[in-house]
Formats: sequence, C-alpha cells, structure tokens
Amino acid sequence: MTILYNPFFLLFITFVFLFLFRVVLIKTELIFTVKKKWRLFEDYFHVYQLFKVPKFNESMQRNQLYHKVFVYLNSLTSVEDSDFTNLFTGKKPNEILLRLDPNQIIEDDFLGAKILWINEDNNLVLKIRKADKRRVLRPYLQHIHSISDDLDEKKRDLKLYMNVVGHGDDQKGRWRCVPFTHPSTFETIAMESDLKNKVKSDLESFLKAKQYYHRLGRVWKRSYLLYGPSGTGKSSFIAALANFLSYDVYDIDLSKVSDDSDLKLLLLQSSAKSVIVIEDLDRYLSEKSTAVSLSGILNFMDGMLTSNCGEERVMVFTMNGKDHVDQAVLRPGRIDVHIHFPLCDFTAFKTLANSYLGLKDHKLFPQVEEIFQNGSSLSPAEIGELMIANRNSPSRALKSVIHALQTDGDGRGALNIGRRSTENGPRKLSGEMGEGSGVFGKEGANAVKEFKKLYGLLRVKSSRKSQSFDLNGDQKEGG
Ligand SMILES: Nc1ncnc2c1ncn2[C@@H]1O[C@H](COP(=O)(O)OP(=O)(O)OP(=O)(O)O)[C@@H](O)[C@H]1O
Ligand SMILES: [Mg+2]
Repeated sequence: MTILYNPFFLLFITFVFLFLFRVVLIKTELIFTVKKKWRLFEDYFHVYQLFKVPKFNESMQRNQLYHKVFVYLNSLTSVEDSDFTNLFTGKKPNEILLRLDPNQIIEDDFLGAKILWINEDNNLVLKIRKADKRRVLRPYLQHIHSISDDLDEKKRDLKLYMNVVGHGDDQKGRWRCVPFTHPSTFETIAMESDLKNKVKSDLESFLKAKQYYHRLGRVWKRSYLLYGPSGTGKSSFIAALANFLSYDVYDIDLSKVSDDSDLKLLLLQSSAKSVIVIEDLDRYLSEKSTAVSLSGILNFMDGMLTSNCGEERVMVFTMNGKDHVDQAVLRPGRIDVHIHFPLCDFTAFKTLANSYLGLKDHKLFPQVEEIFQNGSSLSPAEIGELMIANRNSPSRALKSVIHALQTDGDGRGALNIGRRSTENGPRKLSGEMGEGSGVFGKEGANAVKEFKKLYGLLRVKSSRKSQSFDLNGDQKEGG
C-alpha cells in the first residue's frame, strides 16, 4: 500500500489521467465545447459594438457594401469550419459552393482582433470589441473591399486581346479582343510536378504580395521566360497561367508593331490584371522581322519595372532556345523567372498517357521507359497527337508512340512534315531551333546529331532539374 503514497507513482498517475482526459476531449470533440464555453466566458468581460450592413438602402436600392461583405464572408475558411452552412452547386462541373445561412455566425481575425459577423435577414451585422474598433475597423473594411473586388474579378469571363496593324497615327497600338476560352490548366500540362508546384506557389505569392506592394507604393509585376523546343507546352502554359490568375491575355504580334513608341503604347493601352505575351521573341530578334529595335524591347521589358502601367501584370516571353539571344535580354533581373520546357521524358509521357488515354499503367510502359532511357525523345505535342489519333485503342496508341520513338529523328520528320510545315513553318528559321528544324524536316543524320547534341539525353535528364526554374534575388523578394 505504501506505493500509493510514493510521489513518483502519484505523478505518474496524474500524467496518465491528464493524457486520457486529453484523448477523451479530442476523440469526443468535447474540446470544441470547452473552447466555445471559454469564449463565451471571455466575451462576458468585453464591451462590443455592433455595425449593421443592410442589404438595401432607404430608397430600396442594393447596398454595394452588403454585396462586398457577403462575397468576402463566403470566401472565408471559417465558413467551412462553422457548425453549419449551406452547400450549392456552382457554374463549373463538380463545383460546390459554401453559402452563409441566415442567423449563421462567422468569426474572422484581422490585425490580431477578433471580429464576428451575424447573418440576419437582409442585414449583415459586424460585432467588434470596442477596444479594437478604432485601430481595426477602417483598415478591415478596406481589406473587405479589395478582397471582394479580387473575387468578383476572378468570376468574370476572360478576354484575349491581339494587336492589329494601325492606320495613321491615331490608330497606333490598337487591340482587338475575343473571349478567351482556352481550357488549359496546370493540371493538364505534363511538367515535372516539383516545377509545377514551384510555379504555382510563385504565382500564389504574387497574388498575395500584391497588397503588400500596394501598401509600399511599389509596382507589382512578374515576368517569365519560357524556352524550349516546339510543341513542349509553352503556349499551353501561358493559357494555364491566365486561367490560374483569371487574367486577360494580351498577345503582342511584333510584326504588327510599327516602332518602339507603338510598342510602348500597346502596353499603356492594356489593362491591369493581365498577362502580356510576346511569343517567339528569339525569332523576331534574329530575323529582325519587326520594326521594333532591341532597345525598344528591353525598354518594354523594363517598362514593367518603372512605369505605373506595370502594376498587376504578368509578362511572358517564349523562345525556342536561349543560346542565340542577346545577353542583354537574359541578364539577371530583367526577366524574373526562366522556365525550361524540355522534350517529353518518361514521367511526362505517363502524365500524357493518363490524361489522353486514361492509362495509369500498361504492360508496354517498361518498353517505353527503356526507349526514353536510351535517349529517344519526342515533344509532348507529338506524343499527344499519336495518342489522340489512337485514343480508342490504348495498346495501338502505345505501339505507335514506341514506333515513333524508335525511328526517332527521321521517323519524327516523316510523322510531322505536314503539321510542322504548315503550323510551325516560319517559327523554325531562327537560332537554336533552326538546327533542330532540319531534323523535323528532312535534313538527315547530321541534323539529327546536331539536334541530339542540343536537346538530347544529357539535357533532358540532367539539366532540366537545375535550369528549369531560375530564381533570382528579385523574385525571392517578390515572393
Ligand atoms: N507539356 C505538355 N503537356 C500537355 N500537353 C502538351 C504539352 N506540350 C504540348 N502539349 C500539347 O501539344 C500541343 C501544342 O503545344 P503548345 O502549343 O503549347 O507548344 P509550344 O511549346 O507553344 O510550341 P511552339 O514553340 O511551336 O509554339 C497542345 O495542344 C498541347 O495540348
Ligand atoms: Mg507556342
């Protein structure tokens, strides 16, 4: 019996009891009840002030603030965590929306202050501690304004703007627009998942840090260089990026720009929250097929950094290769993020097989993998095309991919002559891909070797990891 009086034994028993109590609290969710009661107890010692946001004004017109607060509250994660809420289907397939229920109470935190919202009939009531009101209320309402504006912006339909040739001075830099409906998303793009996540989190921090930069009075911008062979997903990536950000796309055709000032004007005439795109920049620079000078282009890139119109914009440039491009374009700090788009490897192939053929695995996969290990490579576009053409028979699709991979350069030439010469013909005249284009055409073994030297196994395997996402100081600061 003396053991019962042993202090170590008592301590042990106490620990066991506390542990079990904690387990019971968590398992039975009693913890939530305890927290709730504690909050009520705490509230008892505070004085609250209430602010009502009515749905309609005195003349029965809609109160815009009510709409903004409603949009804002429905986006809060606390809606998801509250005791009950309404679920509705959204516009997109499989989309489920959470919507406040009448009499639901939502909790929010802002600058360390706790704020409650009560959804009454036709009124939203804000409950805030008197002690916090002076410090928090005004910035909190501004915060609601800007968040709901962003959310409204996200819901609207996107547009694709293209520049047309101007006639006379007053027609300079005119944009024509069509609805932007490209279905590409980051999920549909075959890309190293690590890299994809890095890009997504980079964009997410871009969106978040916007508020921060606004407060500092700094221009908030992001620029990307996408480089890699034809058909590797650069244009699809731009569409995915625009869909991800819900930004309009301004696609600049440099051959239709009359001079440097016209290019500047185009930027000035674009709206905020947009992606400005110049595709095949290397081709324009090497062919000199634009009236815009190199310094005009550099100023255009830097214009994003220094002028007001750089706000809330993303700029994207694409190239087939960086090797023959003037170093001034590539110098650190000019374009924030460089992303390499390599030819298809086995991992990308598996992503394509999954999305195009619904195949997670197949008995022919080991054979495909072996061929990829030997250095054969096609672009994702080429593999995708073979899969689409044979989508009713996965085995036939895989066999045709294997055949194309085995025949490699020459085979690919045969496979793509028609498509490449029509769809991508003029793109292949420049620098790096100029040599590659020989392979895609009919230039034979030397060109194949040259092509492999440029884009072969070594590059695909080892350099894509290290080069594909070059973060520089500026970018990290932004993120
Ligand atoms: N990485 C990829 N993942 C999924 N699909 C891809 C990928 N790359 C290419 N494709 C498919 O191939 C087609 C052509 O791709 P895209 O136009 O994006 O290539 P690109 O790199 O822009 O080529 P180019 O340099 O010739 O403009 C698209 O229909 C796209 O769906
Ligand atoms: Mg493209």
